[in-house]
Amino acid sequence: MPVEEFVAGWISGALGLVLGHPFDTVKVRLQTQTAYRGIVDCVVKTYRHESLLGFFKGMSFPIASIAVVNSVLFGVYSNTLLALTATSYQDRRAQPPSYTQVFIAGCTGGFLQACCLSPFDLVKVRLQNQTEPRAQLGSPPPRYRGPVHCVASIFREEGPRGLFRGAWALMLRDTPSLGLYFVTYEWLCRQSTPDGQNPSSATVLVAGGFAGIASWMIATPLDVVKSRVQMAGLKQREYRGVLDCMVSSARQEGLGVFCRGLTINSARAFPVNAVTFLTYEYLLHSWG
Ligand SMILES: C[N+](C)(C)CCCC[C@H](N)C(=O)O
Repeated sequence: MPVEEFVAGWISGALGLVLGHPFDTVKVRLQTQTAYRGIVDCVVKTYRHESLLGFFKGMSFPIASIAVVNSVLFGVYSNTLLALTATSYQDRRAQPPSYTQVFIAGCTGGFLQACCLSPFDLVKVRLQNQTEPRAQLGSPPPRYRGPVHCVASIFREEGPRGLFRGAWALMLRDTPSLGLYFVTYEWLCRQSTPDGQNPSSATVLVAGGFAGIASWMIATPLDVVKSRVQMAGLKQREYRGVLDCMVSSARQEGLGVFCRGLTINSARAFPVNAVTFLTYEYLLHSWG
């Protein structure tokens, strides 16, 4: 099994992640809290109360976990294509796989990455939602002191299964949307590249960026549900499951609730995924 794809997936994911984390914090807050009027209001308030550091809350775990998560996504994607088409990364431009094969490989990668991502994502969301400024004398300490303390507290208060809260919603969010992610990327690359040739860097950047946007567009409704189910263990509000969360969110706040975070997700998705794909292609090309 070729391992380069796993390593390239890790490095490219880490670069994309740091770039996108501030957008991600604003998104999570907009989706789960009612204190903000919109993106600008959330950015201003976060900056005023918590300084620039506020935007980077909850980043250490994703950085550590991206090694697993993005390498599983890209590694499984590429190895599934290898199993389906018997072509390795190097021959794929000459003998391109069909879009159905790309979709199946993307869904497989998406499903397995969601399994790995779930507990890390939960900790990220819980930490991002702590709006207290950095520890100050006299102010009450935040509930979680850091990622490790957060894991230990969830384990103690909500049991080992508590660490997988939101896992179903995450799998539903990521399986089809990552299938679409790779199909969009491949389609855009093929549109602007002569047959059999490698796409230019500019093409990879644009195709990667739009693949990210397309995939986040269809993922956002389930992203809202996922974030809410993940926060539910903390708040009084307990949902019976994914469907219950969908129905009660829609009843209370209208269907518009499923679009929360759409603008910011798309704004974040372009640079993050442009950089991810460019780094991935570049690394594999130079090792090839
Ligand atoms: C499937 N879903 C849309 C959730 C993510 C797709 C893109 C993955 C990328 N690491 C990113 O964070 O943008």
